[in-house]
Amino acid sequence: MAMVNLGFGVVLWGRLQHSFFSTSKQTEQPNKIMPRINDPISDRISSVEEATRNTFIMRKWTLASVLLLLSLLFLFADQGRKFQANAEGDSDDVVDPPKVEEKLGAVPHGHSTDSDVAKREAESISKRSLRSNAEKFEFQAEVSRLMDIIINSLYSNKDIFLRELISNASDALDKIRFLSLTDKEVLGEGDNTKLDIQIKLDKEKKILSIRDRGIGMTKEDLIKNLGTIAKSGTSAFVEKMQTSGDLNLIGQFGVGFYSVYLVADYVEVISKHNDDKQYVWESKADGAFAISEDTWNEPLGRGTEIRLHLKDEAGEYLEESKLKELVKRYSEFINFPIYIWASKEVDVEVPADEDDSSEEEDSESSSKEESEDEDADKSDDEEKKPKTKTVKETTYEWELLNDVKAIWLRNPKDVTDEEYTKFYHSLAKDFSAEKPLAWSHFTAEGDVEFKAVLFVPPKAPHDLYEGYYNSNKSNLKLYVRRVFISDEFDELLPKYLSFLKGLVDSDTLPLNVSREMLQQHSSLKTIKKKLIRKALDMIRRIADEDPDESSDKEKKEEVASDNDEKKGQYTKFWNEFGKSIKLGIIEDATNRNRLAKLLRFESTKSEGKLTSLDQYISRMKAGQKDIFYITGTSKEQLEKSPFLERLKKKNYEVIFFTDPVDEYLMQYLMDYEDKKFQNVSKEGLKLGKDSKDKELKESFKDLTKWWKKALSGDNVDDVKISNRLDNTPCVVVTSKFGWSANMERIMQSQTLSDASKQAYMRGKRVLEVNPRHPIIKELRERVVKNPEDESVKQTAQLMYQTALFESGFLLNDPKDFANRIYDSVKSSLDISPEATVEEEDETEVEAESDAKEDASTSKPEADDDDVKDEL
Ligand SMILES: Nc1ncnc2c1ncn2[C@@H]1O[C@H](COP(=O)(O)OP(=O)(O)OP(=O)(O)O)[C@@H](O)[C@H]1O
Repeated sequence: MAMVNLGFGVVLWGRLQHSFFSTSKQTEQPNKIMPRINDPISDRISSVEEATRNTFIMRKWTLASVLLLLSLLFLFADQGRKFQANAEGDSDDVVDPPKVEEKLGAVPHGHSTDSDVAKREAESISKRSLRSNAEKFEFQAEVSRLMDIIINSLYSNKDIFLRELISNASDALDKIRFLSLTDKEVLGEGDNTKLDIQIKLDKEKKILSIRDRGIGMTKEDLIKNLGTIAKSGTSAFVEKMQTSGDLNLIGQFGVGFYSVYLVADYVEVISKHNDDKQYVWESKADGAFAISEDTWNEPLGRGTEIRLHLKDEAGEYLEESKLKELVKRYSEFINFPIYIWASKEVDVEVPADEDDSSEEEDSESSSKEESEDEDADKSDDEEKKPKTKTVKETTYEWELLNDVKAIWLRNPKDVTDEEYTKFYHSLAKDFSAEKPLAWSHFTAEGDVEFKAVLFVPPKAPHDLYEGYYNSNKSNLKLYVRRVFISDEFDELLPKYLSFLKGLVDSDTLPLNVSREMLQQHSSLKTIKKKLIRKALDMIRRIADEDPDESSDKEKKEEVASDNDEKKGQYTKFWNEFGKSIKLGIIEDATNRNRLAKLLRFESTKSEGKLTSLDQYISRMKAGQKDIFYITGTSKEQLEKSPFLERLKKKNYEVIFFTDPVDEYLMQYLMDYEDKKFQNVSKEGLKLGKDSKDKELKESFKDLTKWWKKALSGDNVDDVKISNRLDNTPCVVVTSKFGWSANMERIMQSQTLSDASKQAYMRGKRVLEVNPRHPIIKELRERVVKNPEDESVKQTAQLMYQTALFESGFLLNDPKDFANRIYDSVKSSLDISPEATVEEEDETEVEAESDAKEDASTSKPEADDDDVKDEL
């Protein structure tokens, strides 16, 4: 009977016990239950329901108290009764496992009573609306849209919510640990100093909770962080969802928290920050959230507890095994201990009831009969012992799920590729199926000691170049002696390498100084220098190991056979991050040559593939001094450019630069391996000496001089004989240090470009004529015959404008150009230049419109007749 009472008391106690993460002792519990009755959740029910429920709770409370008292008396009397608890005392060690709670919070199935069921139903009804006395807020519109998408999502991998919550908890723990470096007080004392993450589930109420003792959130933080301030990633993610529907990337957009609505339809965030009281944020993802001061839950001390009221179809997240598997899969590299409140079957010695004792006695007596020689003293002793029996009992204890040994402290030889890949996924919050393109794990020794792991991600983030020059984006995490300091330290890597992910852990940097002081530390320069070198080596290695990159065919096949998965990796890298390498060439003079080696482009000889400067040099013609390139909007357009005519004919290779950044790039990249770069649309192109050059120049002198004069109003600096043309009569080239035609176009298309600067930077224009072209030859004849011939002047002007157009310039006066073309068409059709456009006959037009009006006014009458007829 005593056992029945104990069981029932414990069951009721468990039902009423509300606080989820209590680590306090059992004797403190009753005080914490009273506020539960005043829980504002009860405000949500109608008054009739409320009255019924309160009476019911009070009755149950009284009954429970009586039973509990009986149970406790029994417990105290039973010295042999043990809980499967971690009996260790409080310790300041932050990685101590949390103390084991008694099994009160978890009630085994099968113990429910009708009244319990009724209570749960009341609670589940009440949770359908937010606390009525709470302050209500509307989500920012984009956040609301995002939540809408998530809660209605059919996305099958709902598991992701757990890793997002654990990652947030870990971030919050990192923040408090960082603050504690300069102010120990912030950690508080006792359990508050334990920096860990705890997962707990309540099968009955279908609640899954994740608690951390991190920095917590003030009321203002809750309002801002969880709803009212949309981050730049919010709309980007909403957009992405509409096209791809892949929720897996949510963490990369900085909106991971909202993934809770994949599995829950109601969520409470209970949070306590050192600077504020404890608050509860709650929302059903229906456009609004509520915040109230928390006077009913157990005080958290510090940190955040997220309670997910799971949707009916998300029952699998109430299985310990599922949660353990998820933590292992996604959160293996979290640097704080993650515990789960795990159940365990244990054998417990309990007092045997009367029936059991008599059974025992019977068996004892029979055994006595069987062995008559037994020692009489011994049997006397046994009879004095209290009668007990062994039963199976479910107990609960905190089970550690992860190994917190940092991967970067291990010897690289002992870390597998799979472990690096998993580490990258967790570090970069990139849980796509793709592997990082490369990684580098190294230790730097000497004056400045540090360990680092760098990764090249498989894909560029959506906002890689957004606010490139204004924002401080660094994707490296800085640790000092294993303590996370910051991931916003842009002093660690230059901007152009901000696409790399990874971390640096330094033993040389001081721990207990402010972030600002750390930013000034002289060691940072050395760290940065070494990181850049290692990063560039790592990128070069992607190319070295890629069989597609090798120009040596035999070697290509040899490398390909044992390195199949590296094939095409550098092209992949280039397509994702090529622009960053170009920005590096612009920004980093020290490493310009190293970066230039990583440059890839297409050329007249690359056959649709990417090629490098080294490969270009290996193909240079004997006697070729310069590296030729051309800039424009597309390869297809450039391939037809008149500037390439003779170069192609003479078998010179020309690089195509089609990215707007290339124009800037080539202002900084002047030479490579002692070879100068030559833009083939600019002055100064040398293709070896032609013995006829001088002769030609002389014989066209009359034409070039005359033409220069005729174009004096058009900003043309000179008219020269061209060495780059084959089929085209003339082109317009620019001076060496001015903008190319392509650059002029880029600058004109920029909204905020300065017109006066444009005029200043515009390159001087030179008209180059093809002395072998029949039009040019004919023009020369005509000019020599009559330099004042108006039609020759008109033709020369039209030729110049056409050359401008073909050379890639935007025409200042397109109407003038069009008129000249029409004049030329007239002449080719033998139409008199004086022929004018026929005048329109005004009276005819007027008469026609009058007739139309009459028709429209007379129509309704006809309609009327129709209607009448129908009637
Ligand atoms: N457990 C927590 N403790 C303290 N603050 C938190 C916690 N969880 C969330 N937050 C706050 O809410 C914000 C929003 O979280 P959310 O997960 O949506 O984005 P994030 O953490 O910034 O980015 P990510 O999704 O990449 O983790 C966080 O930036 C943080 O300020």
